[in-house]
Amino acid sequence: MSRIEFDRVSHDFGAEPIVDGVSLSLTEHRVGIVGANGSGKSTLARMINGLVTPKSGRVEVDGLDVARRGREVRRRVGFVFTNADNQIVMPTVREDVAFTLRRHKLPAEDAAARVEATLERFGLTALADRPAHRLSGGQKQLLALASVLVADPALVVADEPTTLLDARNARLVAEHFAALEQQLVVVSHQLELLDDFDRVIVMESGRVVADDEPLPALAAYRALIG
Ligand SMILES: Nc1ncnc2c1ncn2[C@@H]1O[C@H](COP(=O)(O)OP(=O)(O)OP(=O)(O)O)[C@@H](O)[C@H]1O
Repeated sequence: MSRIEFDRVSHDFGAEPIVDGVSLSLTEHRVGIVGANGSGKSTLARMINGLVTPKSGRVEVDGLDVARRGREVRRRVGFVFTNADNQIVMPTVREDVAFTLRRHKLPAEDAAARVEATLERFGLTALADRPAHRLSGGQKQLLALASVLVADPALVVADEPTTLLDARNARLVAEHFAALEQQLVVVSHQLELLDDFDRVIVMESGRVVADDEPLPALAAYRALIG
């Protein structure tokens, strides 16, 4: 497993603090982050791969300071966004999965084999030559996941990956998450997605207000939001 360290991390976008003195050491296989709208979850998640650099404190992934060694960190961290449209960059499904590997300097045959195996794993083989932007919402989210996982990142961070999906597709994506061997950090409002996680962090106004196994942490969150 990887190790994510937040050491007295704070951030704001000008006015009030959005992340306020957070220290966490995340080593569990699957970690969920919950909290009300605007509580700072996405900002915290985005710090793990340097999409947001904290104004103070330090974030490390496997001992690498994200602010200084962003490129190495981003090779280790796969980030899945809420809206797969923001992540799909190539015209077809196959090209989009292959695009992730462009900087990996793999022999062309190895890269192609990896792409095909990943398409197969996510049930996308039959759609490989289709225009990526015309897939259904669920298929797009699977493509986004495939395009991240083809590079075999050490850890995966996902920001509300099932929010835009119907129940069936959300379940399908959740099943793929459950099967991941990598460390996984998921921000979600869909609390049942986190039921069998190893640890759940509850955020409120930029602070960690509960940090426990899912049952007690989610109970604390439900009590918090009434
Ligand atoms: N780039 C930005 N510039 C200005 N303000 C921002 C930026 N990103 C986030 N914010 C603000 O920071 C606050 C926290 O946002 P964040 O997305 O981290 O919360 P969240 O807990 O993930 O919320 P949600 O559940 O609604 O996604 C919000 O008020 C948001 O408007």
